[in-house]
Amino acid sequence: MNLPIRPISEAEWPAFCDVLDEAFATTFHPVQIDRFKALTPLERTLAAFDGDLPVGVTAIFDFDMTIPGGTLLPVAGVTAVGVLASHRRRGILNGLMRRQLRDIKEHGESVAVLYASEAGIYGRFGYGRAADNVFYRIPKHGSAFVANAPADPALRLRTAVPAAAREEFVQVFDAVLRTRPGLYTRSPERWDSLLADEEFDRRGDGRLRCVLAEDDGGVRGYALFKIKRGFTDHDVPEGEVRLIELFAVDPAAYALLWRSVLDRDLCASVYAWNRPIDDPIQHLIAEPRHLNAGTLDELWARLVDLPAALTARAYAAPAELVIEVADEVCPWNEGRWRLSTGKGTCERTDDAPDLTLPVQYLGAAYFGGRPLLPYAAAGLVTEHRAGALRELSAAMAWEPRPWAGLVF
Ligand SMILES: CC(=O)SCCNC(=O)CCNC(=O)[C@H](O)C(C)(C)COP(=O)(O)OP(=O)(O)OC[C@H]1O[C@@H](n2cnc3c(N)ncnc32)[C@H](O)[C@@H]1OP(=O)(O)O
Repeated sequence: MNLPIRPISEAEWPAFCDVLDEAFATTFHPVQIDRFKALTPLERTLAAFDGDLPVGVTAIFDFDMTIPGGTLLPVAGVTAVGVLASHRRRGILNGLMRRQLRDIKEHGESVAVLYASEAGIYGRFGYGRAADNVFYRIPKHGSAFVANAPADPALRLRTAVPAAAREEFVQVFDAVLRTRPGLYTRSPERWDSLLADEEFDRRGDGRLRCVLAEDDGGVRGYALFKIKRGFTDHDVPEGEVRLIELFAVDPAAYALLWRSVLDRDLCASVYAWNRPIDDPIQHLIAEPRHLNAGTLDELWARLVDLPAALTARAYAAPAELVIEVADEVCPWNEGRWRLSTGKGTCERTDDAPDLTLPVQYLGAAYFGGRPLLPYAAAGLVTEHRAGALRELSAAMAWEPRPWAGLVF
């Protein structure tokens, strides 16, 4: 791939979007394009040009993401990756990814993250599957809670127009932001995008709705959802609540909000498609088989500056070991690193390694949600000292499990 790669100019924005429109086989509404533009720093875009024409593109959103220990770390949110069908499988993605990772390093972020359209694409570029999500379809008839589910008589529900309740959403979200690795800061433009509710975007699910849980002291949680209306041939209601997000600052508010969406009149089920893997609802439903749960990969993570990333996070258990890292895409990460969680250091060393592994497994474990022993069982990690992988895996594990919660 010998095509030049550079950030796009303002004038090239429409052509940049045309590549995405074509690559994702979608038809963007002009309003969606404007919303996306408001989120995208042009100087952090990249395009590969065939003559004057962008044929492969990508961009970065800047945000801070919670890492184990509750620190907010600046990360590069990689997005909008697309290559024209006419130019596919000629190495354009490869060129874009390598250039982008060098740019991220220069920009000073130690970690890059993304949501993948297909799970097979990004491992080769050093991204590891860092978080999984759960999806449920919970029938109302199977949604009874366990007898000891929390309840607080001081709580009440309030229906509101989402746009009018925005400040309350922000208040709740900011209160939970640092409690789970993977959650990331939301700019006003990202809230605009989440709360956008244009007719063309509804896909038969009706308008955006919300319910808030509050007491005399203020808001304690919210659920954002749509409702797909429906009736059987015999006029039995079978509408479905499509849960977009639900956050609460305490368990009683969380339980009440779930009850509110599960008990919705004229609805027979709740479909929730992006929930954390350790979502507490799994323990509130008395018959958990009725969750009809499935899992998918969620966040992918890549260590761009390995020592900076590994010293930024907290660890759940002590680890003192030499990790030999293979990283052909970011060669500055290659070699042996002595990680000392006790001293809070990660330094280059010539000492004999305890482990040898590819960088993507460190990315997978970085947010605390990926045990490392299965990689050894799969023959993908080499342990030179017995017990070293268990030591690293225990140190990197974290609860609650990571989840970014909002596709970017
Ligand atoms: C974060 C995001 O935005 S995710 C969105 C990703 N974009 C899409 O899914 C849109 C549709 N797809 C596309 O635009 C393109 O097919 C892309 C971007 C996925 C790939 O672009 P290409 O320029 O064809 O990839 P390129 O030729 O550089 O391939 C690099 C490597 O990735 C592999 N690869 C490419 N696409 C895929 C895929 N979909 N699944 C698995 N492997 C893939 C290639 O085989 C090649 O492997 P190799 O290095 O072992 O030979």
